[in-house]
Amino acid sequence: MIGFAFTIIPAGLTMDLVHDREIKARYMLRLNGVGFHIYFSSYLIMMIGLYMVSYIGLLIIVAAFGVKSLIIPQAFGALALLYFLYMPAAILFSAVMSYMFDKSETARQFYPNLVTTLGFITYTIVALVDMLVEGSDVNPAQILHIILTIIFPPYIPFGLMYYINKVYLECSIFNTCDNLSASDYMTTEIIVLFVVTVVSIPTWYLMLRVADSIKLGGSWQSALWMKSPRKTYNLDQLQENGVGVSEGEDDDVKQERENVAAALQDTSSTSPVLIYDLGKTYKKDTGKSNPCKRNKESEQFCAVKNVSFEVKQSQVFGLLGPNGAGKTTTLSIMTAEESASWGKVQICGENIQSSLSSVFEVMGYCPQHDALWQNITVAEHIAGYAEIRGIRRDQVKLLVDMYVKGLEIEEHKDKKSKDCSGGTKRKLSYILSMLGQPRVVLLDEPSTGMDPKSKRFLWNSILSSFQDERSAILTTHSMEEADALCSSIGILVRGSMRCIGPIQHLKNKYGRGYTLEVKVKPNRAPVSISNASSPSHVISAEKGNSIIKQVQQKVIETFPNATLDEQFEERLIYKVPQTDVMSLALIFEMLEKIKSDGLVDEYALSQTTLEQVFLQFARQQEEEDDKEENGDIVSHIS
Ligand SMILES: Nc1ncnc2c1ncn2[C@@H]1O[C@H](COP(=O)(O)OP(=O)(O)OP(=O)(O)O)[C@@H](O)[C@H]1O
Repeated sequence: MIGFAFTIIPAGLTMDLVHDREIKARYMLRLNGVGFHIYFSSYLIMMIGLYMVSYIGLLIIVAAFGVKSLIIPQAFGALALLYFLYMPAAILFSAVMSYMFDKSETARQFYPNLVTTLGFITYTIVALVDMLVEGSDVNPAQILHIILTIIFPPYIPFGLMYYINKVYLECSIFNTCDNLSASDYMTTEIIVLFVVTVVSIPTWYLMLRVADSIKLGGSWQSALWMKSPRKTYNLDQLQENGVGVSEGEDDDVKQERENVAAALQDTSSTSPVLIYDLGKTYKKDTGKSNPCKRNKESEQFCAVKNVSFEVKQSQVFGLLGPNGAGKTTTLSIMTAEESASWGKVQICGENIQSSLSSVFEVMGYCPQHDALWQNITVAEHIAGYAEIRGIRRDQVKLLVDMYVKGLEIEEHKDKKSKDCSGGTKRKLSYILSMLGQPRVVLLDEPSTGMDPKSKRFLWNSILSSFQDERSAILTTHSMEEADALCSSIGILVRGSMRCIGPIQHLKNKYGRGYTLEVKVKPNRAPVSISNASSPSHVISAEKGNSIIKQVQQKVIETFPNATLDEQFEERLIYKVPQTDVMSLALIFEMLEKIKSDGLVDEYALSQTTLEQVFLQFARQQEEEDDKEENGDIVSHIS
């Protein structure tokens, strides 16, 4: 029972750690400045507190129930001391084991049972082997005991119980001693337990550093303070390797890459964000191959390919694209949640690969999925993160009030996050990303699930927040939102940047200029049933046709390259290229003229919307996906 109790307590830690990673709170905390040591030492303190309560309780039970083999002072002392030393080793071991799980539910179901069962089974095996093969020269139970003590700490509480009892039993049953002294307990097995437990504390600590570093996109070398073999992302090397050159690439995308390369070389550049030829490959789940150009040997799927862009000061840059285009992956690389397969990310002059903590100091992140703790209230979340961000305590309350008022969530302030609506949670995630006024904020679909009024509040907040030297990258599926907030956008399709630039430039370039819709004046004489085929009706229809022809004539004279996109009865819809629209004043003059001449009833001239531009690129992704499914292409980029 005692062995079980001491094995199961640290197992609880595993679930909390897995949960933090599952809801991405671990990444959010790291981004807000909570490093490895602060994060794990706070857990360690909490767990030691819990462990101490159980530890003292169990020692009291052992003493109170007078378990003979354990209340001998030397045995009790050994038990108390070893279980005390075992505490940090067990907690660190559980923390390392937490990296075996991605889902807290799976960890909850399996880990405590697994660890206690294995602890008990290994103890039983050691005891059986010890009893059955006693007397031989080589003691296999002892070897097994040493191995298990080293590699499997949950065995330690069971192992100690067994060997303390063994000393007692040998003494009392076989009368090998009169009075048990401390030296009787100095058996090889018990000494091994003490030595290994002490040595395993730094060992499991290092293992935890390694596991954590690998999970967070780092290397095991950097966790052990060694020089990381991580690619240096030397710009010249990247260019020599032909990175960035894609056939049929858009001119603006090419130009942007060159601009970024120049800005990276320029030490006086003030660009808050420079992304150069970023690439990310994942192992492909399906049997089909989609080999990435840079990784020919393995079957890899390119989630982000050679993406380059620059975000300037006081700019909100829209990173758009259909589902699965690679937007979140790009942001995850910027927050070091994922490691880049190649490329370079520079935030406020700092390279993300080498100066992570400096980058995090200037960055805020509103992730796509709210990284919130279920049982913590809205106000507590804001206050907690504000303090982590180093905001003075006396200002925290003011800040909480300011934000909850500004985003109209005052009545939800004291609600636990699990009781909040999706929109309120998004607002809270947005608030957390803005705390401490970071210079670069990544907003991954911040308005998802918000009602139109809340959206406007959020938009106003975003617009007013990024007018100074601060900048943001926004991903959204709402073109209305992108149009309202972004000064410049880039559209990703299947991981590649397909177009980039100011919104108006893209509308002009990819949109078909303007859409002209005219409703020709109906010119039919009222027709009665009896004279439906009379000459007057024919004349009227001919007259109507001639009016349409006149209107068409006028339109073509004004817009020589316009194309009739649709005609329904008297309604004509033209696509007018940008080049034909030299002066809006002249166009409206012409349209007013044909209206006053009685040729048209009404007209509308509208610009191509961002949505229309986006849909063109979204269609590209659909077509390429279809082609890939049919096996026509194996990679969308040559
Ligand atoms: N950890 C991963 N392992 C394997 N593939 C992944 C992983 N993360 C993302 N992907 C794949 O990479 C591609 C890009 O995903 P990503 O989430 O970046 O797209 P997105 O543009 O953000 O999409 P959405 O608009 O739906 O959020 C997708 O095909 C996705 O399935």
